[in-house]
Amino acid sequence: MKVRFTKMQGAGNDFVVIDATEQPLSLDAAQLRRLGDRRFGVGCDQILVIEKSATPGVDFRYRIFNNDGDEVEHCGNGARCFVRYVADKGLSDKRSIRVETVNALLELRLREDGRVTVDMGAPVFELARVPFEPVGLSARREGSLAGGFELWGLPGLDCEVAVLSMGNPHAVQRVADVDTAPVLSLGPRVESHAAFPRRVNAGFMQILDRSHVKLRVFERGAGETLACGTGACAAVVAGIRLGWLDERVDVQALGGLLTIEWAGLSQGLQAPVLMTGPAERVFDGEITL
Ligand SMILES: N[C@H](CCC[C@H](N)C(=O)O)C(=O)O
Repeated sequence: MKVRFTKMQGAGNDFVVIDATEQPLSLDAAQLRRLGDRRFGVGCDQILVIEKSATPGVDFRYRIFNNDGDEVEHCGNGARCFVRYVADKGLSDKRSIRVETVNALLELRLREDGRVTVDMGAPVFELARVPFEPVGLSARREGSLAGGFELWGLPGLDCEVAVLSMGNPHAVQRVADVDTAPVLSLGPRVESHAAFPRRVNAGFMQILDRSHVKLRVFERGAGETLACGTGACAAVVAGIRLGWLDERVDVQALGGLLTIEWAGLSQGLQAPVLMTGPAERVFDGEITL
């Protein structure tokens, strides 16, 4: 099967984008892993498949697959690249696009300066919806917003994590220096910890001041990436709830800068998270799967 694709990246988090709006496409896990393979395939962190939406008032549906072949709920950098793709390919002339994923409805807006702002929806703190099963785990609360936020000790791992969902699961820990943080050794152990029945994205955040952080993320199903959009959202929301950050934060990832805004302090926990950042096309290609 010949598959045409566009390679894209957002702050170094890279994607194979496939337009399935004209003809449905079904890829099995082996084909998805081949697309993601940096030696035997194209190479990417995630594969994005764009489909027409059957829902009235919704422009598109887009499906997200980690390069291990698993389908996931949300991808922040991918959402920005999706908007850029739709605009560049002329799939829509709207400046604001409504798109549904497997479990969310997003409003995506293309800015004049070429960066893309995505309304990522409200964070989810209910542990069962992350999902997170803290059986036998202990927590301590920090911060004042809505009574503070739990930091959970993970037995066997020398870390305390803030747990929340941006549609996909995140465990964020504060570190003194991201450059020396044990991302590659501790990250996979957090990712597959038994308390996370669907695994988890493991974030490592260094706080520079109340509006600037550095972040590395060991992503569920993809390993460490150069940037993680939902991870940046989760880290900033956790930092605000824990009293460490203000409502607008620049997040320096290995691959670029993301700006995250969350009015949780002034508008309450249901405020949506806004993420702004780059989204660029790298090349078009075709592969036989
Ligand atoms: N690895 C993530 C999906 C991609 C998220 C990331 N690339 C982003 O930009 O949000 C997960 O399994 O939930």
